[in-house]
Amino acid sequence: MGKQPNLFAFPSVDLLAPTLRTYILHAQNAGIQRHEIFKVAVSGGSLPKTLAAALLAPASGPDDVIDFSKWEIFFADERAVPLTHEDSNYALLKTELLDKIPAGMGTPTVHPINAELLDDVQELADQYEKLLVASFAQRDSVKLPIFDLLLLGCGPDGHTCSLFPGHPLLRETDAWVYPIEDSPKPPPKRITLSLPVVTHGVKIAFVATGGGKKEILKKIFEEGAGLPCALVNEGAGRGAVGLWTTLRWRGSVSLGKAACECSLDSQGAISASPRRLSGECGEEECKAW
Ligand SMILES: O=C(O)[C@H](O)[C@@H](O)[C@H](O)[C@H](O)COP(=O)(O)O
Repeated sequence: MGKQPNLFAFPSVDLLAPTLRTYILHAQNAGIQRHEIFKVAVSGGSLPKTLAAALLAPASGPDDVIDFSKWEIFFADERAVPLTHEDSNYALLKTELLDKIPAGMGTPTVHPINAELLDDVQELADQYEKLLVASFAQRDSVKLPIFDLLLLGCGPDGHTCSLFPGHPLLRETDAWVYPIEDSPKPPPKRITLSLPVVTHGVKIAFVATGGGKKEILKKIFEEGAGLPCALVNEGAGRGAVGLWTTLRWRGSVSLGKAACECSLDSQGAISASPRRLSGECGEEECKAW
């Protein structure tokens, strides 16, 4: 069984967005304090839309400032398609978030793949690694890049980035970025951060939306089962893994017998480790999750 992440579960993306924003804001401020920049890696899937809901909301006060001018955005994984292609994670992020950033919030530095190298995914991965080296220092002096935050999705099979269950890439540790040509999720050709890079982040968060994720999340955090998301959770050396989900954890007693340690905010959203949602506190909302 893996380490238990901090779980933040909400009935909807609208209710999830404000606390995800607060989490990202803390990571942003810590990054800026550390090195005057915020280095973040993002995945594709449903994440960009959820990020937009979290980040584009009006600031609630002077301390709630998302300063995109300090953001350096990398892709945790990317599909080997043109940057305008409907399968491109860059295109998705651009449409959902980047194009909607108001002028007053600053302009992030974004690092898409080199779309001239789509025919050679090894070269595509190597070039993306070089880009990381240029940003995170020379390869010789840094064993692994340290992202301030990795914002990851969680696939219905337990994959994350383009690291798929049972795939040999999960055992690769030499490079920072790998090509994959047989992704079970289309399109087949992609590049992905390696598992050691992902687990080396200062903060790592899975953002999993939709009721369809319930069974796989239980498997990831109850059994581990060598699933990529579980390997990230187990290997995360620096910071706790956060898990944002829109699941209702009905019947969640099966997640653990520990005394309930949930905390409910004013909107009825639950914060806890999954194993601590036992309902033993007697709170109706907790029992219902
Ligand atoms: O390019 C990709 O395919 C994504 O980076 C992938 O790893 C995604 O994050 C998960 O499949 C979850 O996707 P959903 O959020 O859409 O379920």
